[in-house]
Amino acid sequence: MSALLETRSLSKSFGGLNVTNNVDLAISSGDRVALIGPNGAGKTTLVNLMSGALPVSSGEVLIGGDTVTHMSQQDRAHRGLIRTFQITRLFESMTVADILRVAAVQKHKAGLKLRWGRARTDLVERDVERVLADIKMQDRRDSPVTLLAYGEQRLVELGVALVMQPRVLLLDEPAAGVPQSESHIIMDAIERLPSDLGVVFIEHDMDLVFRFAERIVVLVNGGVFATGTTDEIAANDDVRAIYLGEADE
Ligand SMILES: Nc1ncnc2c1ncn2[C@@H]1O[C@H](COP(=O)(O)OP(=O)(O)OP(=O)(O)O)[C@@H](O)[C@H]1O
Repeated sequence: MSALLETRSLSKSFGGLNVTNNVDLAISSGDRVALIGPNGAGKTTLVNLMSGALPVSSGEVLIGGDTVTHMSQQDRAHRGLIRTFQITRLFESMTVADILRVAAVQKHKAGLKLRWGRARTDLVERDVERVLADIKMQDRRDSPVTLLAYGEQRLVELGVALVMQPRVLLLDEPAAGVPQSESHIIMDAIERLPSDLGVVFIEHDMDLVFRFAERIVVLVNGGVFATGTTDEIAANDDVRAIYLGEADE
C-alpha cells in the first residue's frame, strides 16, 4: 500500500544555501512522527515543502502514491494533507464556533452551492459540532478567541485543521509559547486524534517528543541524520552528541 505522504530525494536551496538535502520520508496511516533537530536544521522548511507552502528545488512529494510536487497547498489539503496555521488577527474577535464555521464553509464550498436552506446549514454545523467535541471545547463555543488562554487558542488552530478531516496532519511546534501549565491541553488533544491519522510534528520539547512520538526523524543540516523508534533514538550516541547534547547546554 502507498504511504499517505512520501518525499523522495526532496531538496531545497535558498541561493547557495542547501536547506533540505535529499530527504526520503514515508508517513503511513496511524504514524506519530516527531521531526527534531538543532535550530536551523531545516525542520520548518521540510514541512513547508511537504505542505506546498514552498516550491521544491528538486525531488518529489507524493500523497497516497500520487505526485503532488507542483500542486497548491489547497489541492494538497483536498487530498488530505493539512498543516496547522496560527490564527490571524482577522479572526481574533470571532468566537470559537465562528472560526470553525468559516473553515467548514471553505471545506464545503463546492457542495454548498448545490444545497439550500437547512441542508446547507446542517453540512457546516455537523463539522463544527464534531470538532468542538474532538477538541473538547463545547463549553467555549461562544467565547471570542481573544478571551481564551493561549493554550486554548492553539487548540482552536488544531480544530481548524480537523474540520478538514485530514489523513495526514503536519504540526509545527503545537505547544510553542504555551505555558507549561497549559501544555497538557494541547497534548491531550493530540493524543485523542483519530488513530488512523498520520501525524508529523516538529517539537523542541523532548518530554513531549518522547511522550507522543512513536518514530523520530532527526534532521541535521537539512538531511536525515537518523531515524528510528524513540528507544533507538534515545540510545543513539551520535544523536545525543549532535542534538540532545546541544539541547542540554
Ligand atoms: N526564505 C528563506 N530564505 C533564506 N533562507 C532561509 C529561508 N527560510 C529558511 N532559511 C534558512 O534555512 C535554514 C533552515 O531553516 P528552518 O526554519 O527550516 O529550520 P528549523 O530547523 O525549522 O529551525 P528552528 O528550529 O530554529 O525553527 C536556516 O538556516 C534558515 O536561516
